[in-house]
Amino acid sequence: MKKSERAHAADNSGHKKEDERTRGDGVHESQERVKSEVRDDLIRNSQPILANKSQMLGMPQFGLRDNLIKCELLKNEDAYTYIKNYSFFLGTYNVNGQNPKESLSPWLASTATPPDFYLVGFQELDLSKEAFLFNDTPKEPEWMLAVYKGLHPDAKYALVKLVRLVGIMLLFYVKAEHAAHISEMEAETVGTGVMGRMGNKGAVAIRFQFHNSDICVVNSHLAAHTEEFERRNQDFKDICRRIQFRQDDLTLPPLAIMKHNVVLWLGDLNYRISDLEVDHVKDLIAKKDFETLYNHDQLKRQMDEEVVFVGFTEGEIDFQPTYKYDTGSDQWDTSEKCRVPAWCDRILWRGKNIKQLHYQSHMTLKTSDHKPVSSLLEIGIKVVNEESYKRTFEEIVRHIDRMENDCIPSVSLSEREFFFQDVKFMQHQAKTVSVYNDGQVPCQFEFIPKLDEPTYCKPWLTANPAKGTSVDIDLEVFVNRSTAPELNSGQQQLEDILVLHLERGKDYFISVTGNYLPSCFGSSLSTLCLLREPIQDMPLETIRELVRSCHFYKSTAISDRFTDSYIFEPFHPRTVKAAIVKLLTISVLQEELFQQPGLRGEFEEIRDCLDTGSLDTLPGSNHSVAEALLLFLDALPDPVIPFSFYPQCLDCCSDSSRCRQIISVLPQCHKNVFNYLIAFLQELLKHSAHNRLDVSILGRLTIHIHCLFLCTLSADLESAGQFQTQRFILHKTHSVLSEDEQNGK
Ligand SMILES: O=P(O)(O)O[C@@H]1[C@H](O)[C@H](O)[C@@H](OP(=O)(O)O)[C@H](OP(=O)(O)O)[C@H]1O
Repeated sequence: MKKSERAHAADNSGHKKEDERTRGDGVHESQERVKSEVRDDLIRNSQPILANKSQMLGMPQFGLRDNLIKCELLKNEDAYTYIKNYSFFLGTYNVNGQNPKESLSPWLASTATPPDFYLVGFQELDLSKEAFLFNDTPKEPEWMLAVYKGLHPDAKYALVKLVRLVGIMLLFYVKAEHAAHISEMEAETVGTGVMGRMGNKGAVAIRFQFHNSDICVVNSHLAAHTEEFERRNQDFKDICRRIQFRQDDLTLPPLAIMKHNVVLWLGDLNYRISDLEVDHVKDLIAKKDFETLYNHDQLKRQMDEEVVFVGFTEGEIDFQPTYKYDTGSDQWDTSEKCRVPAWCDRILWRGKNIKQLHYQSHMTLKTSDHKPVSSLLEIGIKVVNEESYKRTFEEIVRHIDRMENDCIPSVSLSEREFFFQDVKFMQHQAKTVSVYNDGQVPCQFEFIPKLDEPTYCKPWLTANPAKGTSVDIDLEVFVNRSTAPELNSGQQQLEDILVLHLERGKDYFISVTGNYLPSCFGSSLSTLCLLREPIQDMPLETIRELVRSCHFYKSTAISDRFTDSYIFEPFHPRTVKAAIVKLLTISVLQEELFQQPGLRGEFEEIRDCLDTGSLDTLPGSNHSVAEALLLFLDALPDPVIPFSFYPQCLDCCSDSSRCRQIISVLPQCHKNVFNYLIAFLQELLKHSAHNRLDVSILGRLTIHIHCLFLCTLSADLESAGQFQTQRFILHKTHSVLSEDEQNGK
């Protein structure tokens, strides 16, 4: 093809997948037979073993952890692979646009035993302008058939890949039994010819995985002419830079030639013999002084200068130059060009465990102005030992598990079980749980609610702080008016489990239990009125039974049968009723009663005294007893005037007769307690000269003791009701007082 024709040629040499050809149509019947042997299907259907690293890397379903496993597997490849030698026959032949005219067996079947692989490269397969313009040539199947026929007769081979760019073609055959271990087959082409892009020069390349080794094979035809050695160097670099194989996992970057374990490079590299006259060269050849000649070989010189094929090895050349002959003969070029003989056709390799068994030219072939060259390489391939692989895999998984576990926050707790002894009403008890970070990473903890529970602990318990990093946590138990009723009645026990949750870590369970000493505080009036002994002398089961019976009688409206009159009976000093009355034994002469706080310690003594019936008179100051009275009323589960009566009370607060009527229909024990309270308030007013209480102070006091009516009403009702409550109490107190006055008391 003339250079003028090429100038207008389309760029058919791009770096495109479409440029590859694996032909199977429009060929001679015999060629069809060859096609039937083409074993691409074997490759496509082959199921690479699990240890195949590329396959593993390519599997998109792998997550982060799996990627880590894959990386570790790659790093530890030596632990589960062994090296097994396979023979690779590499051939290169510039056929000068000729048709196959003779058997290729002298070249391809020149080994004593059949090689495992054939990688056969051609250059100048077709020099026609059609081939150049359209990248299409009838010579492709012809040469493919010639190759197929020329392969070693003692083995059956499968064609794995054919890739061609204009006249540069590479055929990859493999012994059929190895096909199943080939995967990740890719091919690329790159033109470096006219305008640095056209396919008259350039390279075709394939890559594949065989067992656990990845292999890249390049067939290149570099720039011609003696003086163009630097251009050839540049072609080499361009090929290395521009050939990029796509990976199955598209998230991975494309693979360059040099990224492979093994790189095999063959072709018409076109490096010439320089600085010697043609006759001198021929003379040296005649004397078989290849050593002298080789010192003038441009490729050797360029490689020595490390400007090209860095890291590659070429075996010793002990055959005469393969270029340039008169076609059909072994005569040196007798044309007017009279080219200086050169080792244009070369085979090099890069990688470990590679040994060259032969490197030779094949002079008997006379089709072209070049002689074909072959190299038989014994290449150590990494093959997986299934047992070792399994072991390595398991070790890696264990190691990663350990690493993951180390990253899981972890703490140790000073104790997991806490028992609070003899918890009493309004008595604070605390114990400390120390949380120590014994993990490898900082951690955050938080107590979290158990399933279907709104808060992380029962209302009588708090953990402080409930969140943090590393700390002593106070577990505090405190039973107040809202939690006492259910504990007194045995409906609830001091039993809870705290779930200490570590962010990104596990949960720790802390058991909190205790025994609660039942108290008058937080018990219902109806239950208290049935108790014949101090509450703490009663077995819990009996109290529970009494509560149940109270509920039952309440529901059947006959509770008064059981509570009626008890409160005013002469009390045995140890009864609970006595306890209630005791609360009303405050000295009415005490100044600022209800206006000064009591002492916490005295309250506890008063509480114990009431709950155990241990003393006839209450200990502590009047102020402490007054406060105990308020706390007692405040803790009643159902106020003295029960909730159910509340709407009527608010209605009738300005009508004294209706107020009296309501009081008359209260359950008997509530009525009695109410009357006791009112009598007590009257008593206080009678001694107002001493205690300085008057009706308005008592009215204000009712704000504090509005619990008589409203202790558990919602806030809005409370605010609306306070004023009414006050009026009701004042009214009632007044009315009782005025009655008393009328009665001359
Ligand atoms: O692939 P292309 O671009 O056609 O390159 C030609 C090819 O390399 C021929 O082998 C070469 O002939 P020789 O082997 O005789 O050197 C010719 O040189 P030429 O142009 O000097 O004939 C080159 O132009």
